[in-house]
Amino acid sequence: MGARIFLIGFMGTGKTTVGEQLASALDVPLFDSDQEIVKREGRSIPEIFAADGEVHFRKLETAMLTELAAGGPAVITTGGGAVLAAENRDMMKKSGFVVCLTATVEEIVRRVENDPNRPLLQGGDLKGRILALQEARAGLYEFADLALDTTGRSLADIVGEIVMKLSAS
Ligand SMILES: Nc1ncnc2c1ncn2[C@@H]1O[C@H](COP(=O)(O)OP(=O)(O)OP(=O)(O)O)[C@@H](O)[C@H]1O
Ligand SMILES: O=C(O)C1=C[C@@H](O)[C@@H](O)[C@H](O)C1
Ligand SMILES: [Mg+2]
Repeated sequence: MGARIFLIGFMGTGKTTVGEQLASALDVPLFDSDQEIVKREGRSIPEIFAADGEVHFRKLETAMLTELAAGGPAVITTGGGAVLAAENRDMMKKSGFVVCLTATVEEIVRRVENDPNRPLLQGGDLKGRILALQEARAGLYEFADLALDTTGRSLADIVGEIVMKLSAS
């Protein structure tokens, strides 16, 4: 495995969780864009959104992805909104193999409902917020080389399928 692997997908589809096990299965480093931004900024994502707004967060995200895309072989897990900028989509497509994780909206609700760390999903009507954001992002995840539904599937199963598809690519 000589390239970078990017995991993209809506919030709660399991990018960070799957990425950890995929990196370990492939024996390459893992970089989670959200976590790298939090480390560098010394503050949480909700704090960044509250103090500086989403537009500023998107600039930090593009800068982080640019660095990671220029680095060595790795699994790079992205934030759910990393696909919003065409610049980010082009960069990921050019510099690695892109895997898109999906899940049904009901499954996403179950996975994220008690987590306060996603500012775009706070404030009530969780399912409505998810559906509205998904509509606003329709088509933006489709540049992936591989798409995989994670609903009702174990991590081992998902990671196994990605490893198999990568070796066939
Ligand atoms: N295949 C799965 N089955 C059941 N639960 C899962 C699965 N994958 C992830 N989860 C759970 O769903 C929650 C969200 O997962 P995770 O944080 O990996 O999503 P994400 O795609 O990285 O979200 P974000 O875009 O917000 O960073 C976590 O609690 C995780 O344990
Ligand atoms: O989908 C999104 O816009 C986001 C997803 C998270 O991973 C974080 O990057 C942040 O909460 C924004
Ligand atoms: Mg994540």
